[in-house]
Amino acid sequence: MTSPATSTLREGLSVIARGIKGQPRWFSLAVLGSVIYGVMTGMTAWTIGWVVEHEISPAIAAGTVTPQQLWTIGGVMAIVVLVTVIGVIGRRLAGGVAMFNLGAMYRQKVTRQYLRLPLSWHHRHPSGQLLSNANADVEATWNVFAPLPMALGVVVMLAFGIVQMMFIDPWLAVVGLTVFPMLFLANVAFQRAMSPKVTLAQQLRADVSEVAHESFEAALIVKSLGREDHEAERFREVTHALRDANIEVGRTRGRFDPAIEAIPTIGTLAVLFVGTLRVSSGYLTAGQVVQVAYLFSILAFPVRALGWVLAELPRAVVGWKRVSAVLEAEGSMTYGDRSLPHGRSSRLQAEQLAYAYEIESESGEIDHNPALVDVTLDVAPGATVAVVGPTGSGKSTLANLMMRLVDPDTGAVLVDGIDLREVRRGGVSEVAALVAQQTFMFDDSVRGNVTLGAPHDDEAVWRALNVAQGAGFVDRLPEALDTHVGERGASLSGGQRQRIALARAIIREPQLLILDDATSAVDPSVEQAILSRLREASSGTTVVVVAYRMATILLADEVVYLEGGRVLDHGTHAELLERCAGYERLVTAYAREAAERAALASEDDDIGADFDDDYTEGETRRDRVEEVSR
Ligand SMILES: Nc1ncnc2c1ncn2[C@@H]1O[C@H](COP(=O)(O)OP(=O)(O)OP(=O)(O)O)[C@@H](O)[C@H]1O
Repeated sequence: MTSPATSTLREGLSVIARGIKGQPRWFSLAVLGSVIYGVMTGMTAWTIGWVVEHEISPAIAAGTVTPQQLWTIGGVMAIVVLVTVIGVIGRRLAGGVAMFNLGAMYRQKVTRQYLRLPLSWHHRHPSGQLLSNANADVEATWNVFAPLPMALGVVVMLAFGIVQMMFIDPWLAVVGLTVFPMLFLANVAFQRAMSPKVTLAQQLRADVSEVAHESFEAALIVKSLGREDHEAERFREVTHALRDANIEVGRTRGRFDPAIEAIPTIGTLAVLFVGTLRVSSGYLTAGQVVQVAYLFSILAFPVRALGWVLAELPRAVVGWKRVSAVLEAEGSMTYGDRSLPHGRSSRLQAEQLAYAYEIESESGEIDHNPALVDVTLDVAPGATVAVVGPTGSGKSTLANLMMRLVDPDTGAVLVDGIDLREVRRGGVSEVAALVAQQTFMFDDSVRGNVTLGAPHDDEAVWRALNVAQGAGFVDRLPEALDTHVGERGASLSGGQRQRIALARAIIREPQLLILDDATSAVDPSVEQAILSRLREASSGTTVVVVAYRMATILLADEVVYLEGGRVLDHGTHAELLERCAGYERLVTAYAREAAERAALASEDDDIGADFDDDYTEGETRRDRVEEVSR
């Protein structure tokens, strides 16, 4: 059985090997610099011994020093120092580049993988943890590359030093061969003691990031519900736990540091003791003893680099485990090589779909929450279908399945007869677009938010905004299309954001457009205008709209009524109203809400034109319907 420390060492070495493979050139340069430094450190000791022996001692004996002696001493020492400096600069520069390149490379790999992984994987991983994986964990993994070149140089330095000692005197070499292994063992003990403490601190660092992220995300709720103290307390608890863990790491370091620092000094004393005896018995000269004593004193500091590497290893291993968990996550998405037909209306079919969300309990057990059961539907090319159902009935889940953001547990989604799982990567989003319930705005201009970097000209952007009923308000923005919308579109109202998100989908001219409550924050009349313009502008587009308003439902050719994840009925609005009690109850509530809004609007005519078509932030139509139906 291998002990945890041994396996940390083994795993740490494999992390190092991976890093070297990732940055072979810079790493080799850094090691070369370090070897130069190591050799030169030994050379410095040898040179000092040589200078004492051949220049200083004769000068002392003669009682005078010649200019030539001074030039020799100065020149030799200058060359040694210069080459050492070149070694140090090479090691630090190349080592730093290797470390930062690895950080950048793996941050990119992790974030690319986030984009690749299916939504079902994201459902199970909090965003704070993802931030920590891409940031702190990547950093923790590659930090070991800071002391690593130096440590490798130290190995050369030690070998060089021991060989020098052997040439000078076997007894002094014995001192070296006792002291340096002792130093190494002390470092191993240090690493063993540090490993669990560093692991805990790294985990807590991720926890702090998770709690902080959640608190910032929920800032509006926290403030509006007066939960600042509670949130501050939650944050205080994790930060204090991290502080305690870091103090413990420091304490352990503090306990080992004096011992590790003292060992070479004790070595120097031993050299002086043994050396003096050897000089007095005539086996050694004073210069040789000075050379070995100096060797010990200059090795004392760099030898610590071995300890730094060993101390960083547990952190690197923990960081790498967390990073590789992301990189190796498979998710359930596999892709085929088929393309969906272009240039015509798409037919959309769902065949006996079932989907259950996986919920991970605190204890790590996976539970299943069925969201869709045996859902079958067929949307004719160019048709508009409204999906209607109470809260939690599975409408958004169905929308996600139609875009292949998740795969069904059983059954299939087909576009033009092709199972979406057989379509190549990126093939679905070439013909289909989803406008989701929650709109996301990039911290970019309106234009950038509509085109998302695709090469559309301004005319196309305005056309799309026009259909989405957003051209008017964008035109009134200070810099129109060039106006920056701020982080997450903070400078826009909820309805304005939704219209930009709609334009974003429309500009791509999708053959299949899925609107998941995409107009919840705009006024019903604006919503109606959007949907009618959409039908005019893209008559060939097949539209699936998750609908909450009578007016929207009436625009659809067919209605699918979902309840408890099942299709309870489908047909025209009139047919469903006639025969489906649940549907009738729901749409009556919608109608009542619409009437109430109309009454409110007529009472309150003087609300500014720019704002009268939007609900307030955080309030959606559904909140109101729920209130009405209660
Ligand atoms: N990420 C998730 N993890 C676990 N369960 C989920 C998740 N998202 C949704 N669910 C569950 O799946 C079911 C269907 O949710 P879904 O969001 O599809 O319903 P919906 O009809 O769109 O609801 P709403 O009208 O409120 O948006 C609900 O019971 C919900 O609790």
